[in-house]
Amino acid sequence: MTKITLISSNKIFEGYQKTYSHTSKELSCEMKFSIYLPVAANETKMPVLYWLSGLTCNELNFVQKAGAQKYAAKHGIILVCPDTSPRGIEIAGQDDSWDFGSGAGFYVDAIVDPWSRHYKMFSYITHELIDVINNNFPTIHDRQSIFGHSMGGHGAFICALKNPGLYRSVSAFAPISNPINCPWGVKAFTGYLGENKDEWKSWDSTELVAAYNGPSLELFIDQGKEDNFYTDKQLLPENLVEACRSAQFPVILNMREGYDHSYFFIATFIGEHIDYHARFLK
Ligand SMILES: N[C@@H](CCC(=O)N[C@@H](CS)C(=O)NCC(=O)O)C(=O)O
Repeated sequence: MTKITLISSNKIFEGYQKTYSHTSKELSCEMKFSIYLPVAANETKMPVLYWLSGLTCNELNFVQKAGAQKYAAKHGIILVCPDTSPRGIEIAGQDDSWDFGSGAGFYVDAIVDPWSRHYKMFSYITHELIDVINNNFPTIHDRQSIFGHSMGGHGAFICALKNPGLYRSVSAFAPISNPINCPWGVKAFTGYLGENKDEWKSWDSTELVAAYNGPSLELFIDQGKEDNFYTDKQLLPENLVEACRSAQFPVILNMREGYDHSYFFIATFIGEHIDYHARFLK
């Protein structure tokens, strides 16, 4: 069993918000994650909902700002939030910009040196972290879903689309929906995956929906209309919706008047997302 070390524990809505560290084999470094355990987890096994955060975040932004615990407590769902990149390692250039390297792992498995030695966030999230959580907490092993924000919204989509059946449902706030066609994605994919654009396509949800072959899945998206990254064409949700329509892949895109990219937007609609996932997890 993977050894995990408790870092903090705070009571909230009768349950506990905790953070832990553990040694990741996939990432070859020490990683932290946060976990919300509703009070009933003392007596009964529960489904798990994974949250993937966006650029510059670590395991704490979501648990401190989204207000998700209240809804997880109501539904009896364990919430898990990992960090957004490997940490505590030495790679030249990793801290030079906020949209690449530390805090910006993009949930892909890097194949380009020197990133490929540590930056395997896709394998970490979809294999190792699930094992760590299932081996240490009272989870129902085949009941898990995934959601996220921005880089993490897209991360949630690729985790679900590339692993049919692993997650019962998937949703996103302001996802970077078509990374191969926006500046953030081009920068990250060039750095982590190299120049081969066919390789890029296998990590882009707008490309992946047409090839999906698995249990029925729907992409559930919320997007603020006043999100500066949306108006700057970093997010491109319409491209993903168009690809879904062509592939007859179920998708819901809620455009929200006046909301921006921040956790104020996420906190407003987090209850609707957790209600949505609860329908599939029960
Ligand atoms: N650092 C960027 C903003 C990055 C940003 O908006 N990050 C989002 C995810 S893409 C976030 O969740 N930030 C952390 C927070 O709001 O707590 C800037 O200054 O423009």
